[in-house]
Amino acid sequence: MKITFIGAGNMAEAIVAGIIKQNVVEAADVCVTDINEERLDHFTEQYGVGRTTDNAAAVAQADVIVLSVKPQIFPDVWPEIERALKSDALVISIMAGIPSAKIANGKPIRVVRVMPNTPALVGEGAAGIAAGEFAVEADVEIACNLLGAVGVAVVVDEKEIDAVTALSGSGPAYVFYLLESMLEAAEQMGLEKGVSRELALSTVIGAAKLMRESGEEAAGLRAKVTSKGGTTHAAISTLEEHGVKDAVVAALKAAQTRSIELANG
Ligand SMILES: NC(=O)C1=CN([C@@H]2O[C@H](COP(=O)(O)OP(=O)(O)OC[C@H]3O[C@@H](n4cnc5c(N)ncnc54)[C@H](OP(=O)(O)O)[C@@H]3O)[C@@H](O)[C@H]2O)C=CC1
Ligand SMILES: O=C(O)[C@@H]1CCC=N1
Repeated sequence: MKITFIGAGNMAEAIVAGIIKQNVVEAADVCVTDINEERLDHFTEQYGVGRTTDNAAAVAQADVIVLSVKPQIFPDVWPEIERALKSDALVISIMAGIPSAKIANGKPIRVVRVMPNTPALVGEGAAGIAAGEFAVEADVEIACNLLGAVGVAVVVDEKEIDAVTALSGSGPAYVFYLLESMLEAAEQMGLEKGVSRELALSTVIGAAKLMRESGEEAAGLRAKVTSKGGTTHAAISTLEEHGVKDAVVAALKAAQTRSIELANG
C-alpha cells in the first residue's frame, strides 16, 4: 500500500514518524509532498521516505492519499490532486473543517476524515475517524490501523468531527497552556526549572493515568485531592472566582465554531 501525504507539516510528521516506527508501513511506501524543500529534506533525513514538490505526480502512484495541508489552501491544491487520483484511491483527510462531501465534489470518491493530534508522534495520539458517503468499512479500517498504531482511534459520525476537533484535535494545546501557566507559577515561587518541569509533567501524566485506570469521574478524583480548608480548596476557589471552567467550555465551543466555519473557506 503506497501512501502519499500532501503537506509535510507538523501533523503529517507526527503520523509518518509513528507509523514508520511502529512498522505499520515501510518508509519506501511513503511519499510526502510540500512546497518547502527544507521540510522535504527533513522528512527524507529523519524517516527515509520519498519526497517531491509535485503533488499530482505523488498522487498518481498512491493507493492512499492523506490530505495534510491547511484547510485554507485545500481549494488551491485539490483540483490537480483530484485529476491525478487513481480510480481506486482512498482519500484520508486530516484537515479541520472540510466536509467529506466537499472533497468528493459530487463524485464517488472514497473519503475518510480523521482528526488526529500531535501526541501521535510519541504513540499517544487520540484520533476521531469518520467515513464519508462513499467510504466502505475496509477504508475506515485502513484509517483505524494507521492511527491506531500511533495512539487511540475512535470511529465517530462525521457530524461529530467538529466537536472531536475542539476536544482532542486542539486538546494538546489546552494542556500545554495549563502546563505553561503551572510552570510560570512555579518559577515565581522560586522552584528550579528542571525540578518543576519534572514534577508538573508527572502530575499531568499521573492524573490522566489515575482517571483512566480507576474509571472514576474527574470531579470525584478532584474531591479526593481537596482537603477541607486546605491548599487545593484555596486553588480551586481561585479558579472558580476567575470563571476558568466557563472559559474552558467557551474555548472548546469557539474551536468547534471555527471548525464549522472552515468548511466554507
Ligand atoms: N497541528 C495539529 O495539531 C493538527 C492539525 N490538523 C490538520 O492537519 C493539517 C496540517 O496542519 P499542520 O501540520 O499543523 O500544518 P503545517 O502548516 O505544519 O503543515 C502544512 C504543510 O503544507 C505545506 N504546503 C503549503 N502549500 C502546499 C502545497 N500546495 N502542496 C503541498 N504542501 C503545501 C506547508 O508549507 P508552508 O508552511 O511553507 O506553507 C506546510 O509545510 C491541517 O489541515 C490541520 O487542520 C489536524 C489535527 C491536529
Ligand atoms: O488549530 C487547528 O486548526 C488544527 C486543527 C486541530 C489542531 N490544530
